[in-house]
Amino acid sequence: MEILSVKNLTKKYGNIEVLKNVNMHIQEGEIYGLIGKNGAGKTTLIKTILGLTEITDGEICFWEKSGKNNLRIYNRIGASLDFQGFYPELSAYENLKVFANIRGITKKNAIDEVLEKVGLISQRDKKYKQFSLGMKKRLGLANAIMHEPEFIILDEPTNGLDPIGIADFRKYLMKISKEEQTTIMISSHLLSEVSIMADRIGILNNGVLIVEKPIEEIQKSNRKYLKISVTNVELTCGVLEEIFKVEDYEVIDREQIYIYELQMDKKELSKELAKHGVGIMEMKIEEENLEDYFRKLVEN
Ligand SMILES: Nc1ncnc2c1ncn2[C@@H]1O[C@H](COP(=O)(O)OP(=O)(O)OP(=O)(O)O)[C@@H](O)[C@H]1O
Repeated sequence: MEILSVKNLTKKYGNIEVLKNVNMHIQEGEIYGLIGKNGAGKTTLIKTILGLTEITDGEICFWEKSGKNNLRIYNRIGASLDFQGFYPELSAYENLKVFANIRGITKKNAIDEVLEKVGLISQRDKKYKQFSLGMKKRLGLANAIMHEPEFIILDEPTNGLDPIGIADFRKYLMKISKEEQTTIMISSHLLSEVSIMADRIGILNNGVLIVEKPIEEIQKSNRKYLKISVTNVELTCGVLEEIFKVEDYEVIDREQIYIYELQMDKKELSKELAKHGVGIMEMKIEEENLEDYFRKLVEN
């Protein structure tokens, strides 16, 4: 079943179109990674999905029904955004209690259980204003999952977490996705983070969803290449084209070149570059990853 369908969604702030005709589909039980550079529109898309900002045009459906005037669906969804609305003077426990009351959560120990799950039980009575960024993120996650929602939406959830926190968090999300069939949408600019977890990804660029694909499909299309880091990129390009007749290569930055024609003799290339006074810092075969895929898409 399709848990979320975003249809021809457009969002304008004033005259500026921040989301342009977005069509997005999330299936039950999957982890969907929404990736995009800063300012691509990820937070705005999440806010429109959650009804926190009005849409200019289009439609949003949950569980194959229009989300409009359907307030009941919000109890089936949990979300964590940067702005959480927590009270600075209240403790972690007291803040969650406020939201538990709003949601009508009656389960005994629900708050302590969720604080335990996100690793905050030892900070239970600390005031929110004394929390670090990572602790605030964990509390946001706790608030998103406390009522055991079927669909969780997380905006940049690992921003501010330390590496162990990120790993724990990922493990937890993968666990609930597998064991409880919870559907998860996670936005990030950390592609490596998303590629480990997500079943499918959507790439948002300048307000346009330019790709929506299963992660395997993207991984399958990844090519191998010879990565070289050199002291002079211009001279290296000349050597590649004129001596080795290489056409399929890419200059990545002032030092790195990716060569996709792998039949080339590496020893000969090293010799030729040395002859031209070009130093080689690195030369190795690599495989494209999600970063490369993303870079190519958004740079074109
Ligand atoms: N309330 C607002 N009024 C006007 N413009 C806004 C508003 N909120 C966001 N924008 C603009 O919309 C665009 C998309 O912003 P958004 O925060 O959705 O991007 P993002 O992909 O989440 O970025 P980041 O990764 O930096 O959080 C940006 O150009 C931003 O300046």
